Amino acid sequence: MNKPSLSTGQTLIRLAAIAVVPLIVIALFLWAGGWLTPDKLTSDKLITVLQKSGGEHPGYRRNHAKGVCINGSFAANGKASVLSRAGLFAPGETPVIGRFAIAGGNPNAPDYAVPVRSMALAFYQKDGQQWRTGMNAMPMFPVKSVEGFYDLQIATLPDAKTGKPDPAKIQAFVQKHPEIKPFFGWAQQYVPSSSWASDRFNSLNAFNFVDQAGTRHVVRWSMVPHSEYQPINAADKNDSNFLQSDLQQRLAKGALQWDLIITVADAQDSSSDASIAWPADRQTINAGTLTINQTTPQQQGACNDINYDPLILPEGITASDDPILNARSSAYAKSYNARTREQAGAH
Ligand code: HEM
Repeated sequence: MNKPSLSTGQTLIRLAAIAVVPLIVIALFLWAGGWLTPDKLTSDKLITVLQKSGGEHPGYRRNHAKGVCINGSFAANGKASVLSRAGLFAPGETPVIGRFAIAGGNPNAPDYAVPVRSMALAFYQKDGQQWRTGMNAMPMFPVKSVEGFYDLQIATLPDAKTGKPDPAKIQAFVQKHPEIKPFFGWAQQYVPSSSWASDRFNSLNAFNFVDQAGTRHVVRWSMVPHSEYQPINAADKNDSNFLQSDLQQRLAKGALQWDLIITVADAQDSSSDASIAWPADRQTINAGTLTINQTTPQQQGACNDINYDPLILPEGITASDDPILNARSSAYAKSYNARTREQAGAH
C-alpha cells in the first residue's frame, strides 16, 4: 500500500525535529566542557592557580607537595559509636596509612618557611570500606567558599617587581572576603611547633555522622597530640627538612600518638562555613587513639598512590552541605591524575 506523500510543511517539521537532536547533543557537550559558563570555577582553574602559586613540579601533589608517608593503626574505644555506625568506631583496631605534609605546592620549600602543616589518613575497615581524611594544623579555614580559595591564591601571588604579594591586592581581597579576618588574627600570633608530633590537626570542614537509627549528627574532628608542644627554635631553621629529621628521631625511640576528638555542633553552628571555629564549649567525644610507628619517604611510600579525597567515606559518615568538599574532591582527583601520570613518565 502506498503511503500518502508529506506536504512541504510536514517535511520541514520532520527535518527540523531531526536537526534538534544533534543540536541538543552539541549544547550538552559545550555545557559539560564549560564553554557555556566560562566564569565557572572548575577543578582545572583551581589546579592552574595552585601551580601558579607553588610552581610547576611534575610528579608532586599540587598542594601540600612536600611530605612523608606514615603507618600505624587506630584503636577505637567504642564511644563514638553513639554518633556513627562506621565500623572503625566500634571497639578494636583499624590499620592506617597516612601522610604528614606542609601546605603549598613547592616540594623543595624549607619546612620552617611554611607554618601550616597537615596530616592525612586512610583508615582500612575490616569490611573493605575506607575513611579518608585530610586535616590541617589551624583552627579555621581562611575562607568559606571555593571562590574565596581561588581569589586568595590570586591575591597572594608575588608581584613581578617586588617578589612579594601586593598589599593593595590583599586589601581588596579582604574587602571581598571579610571572613578571613579571624584567620589573619590567629596567624599573626601563631608560633608553629617544632614537630609534626605535637601538632593538633583539624578537619575544619563539617561532616555528618549517621548513627544506628539513621539520625544525623553534624560534627568536626581533630587529632590531638600526646606529645608536648615545643615552639619552633633557631636550630630548626638550620635544617630545611627539620620536620622529617625530628619525626625519624622520635620514631626511633617509640611510637607517637594522638586522640581522635569528635566535636558535635549545636543547632546554631554552621555546617557549611569552615572559616568559623565553633565555640570551645561544644560537646566532644574521645573516639580512641591513633598510633603512628613508621615513616617512609613519600615517593617510595604507600601514601604516594593515595588520593586523600575527603569524600571517600564509609557507611556512617556523609558529606555536609559545605561547598568546599565537592571542590576539594574534584581538585584532588585532577592533582592525583596529573602527578601519577607524570610519575609514570607520560607527560
Ligand atoms: C577549595 C578548597 C581547596 C582546594 C582547591 C584544595 C586543593 C588541594 C589539592 C589539589 C591538594 C593535593 C591533592 C593530591 O594530589 O593528592 C590538596 C591537599 C591537601 N589539602 Fe586541600 N584544598 C582545599 C581545601 C582544603 C581544606 C578545607 C582542608 C582542610 C583540612 C584541606 C586539607 C588538605 C590536606 C591535608 C592535603 C594533603 C593531603 C595529602 O597529604 O595527600 N584542603 N588540597
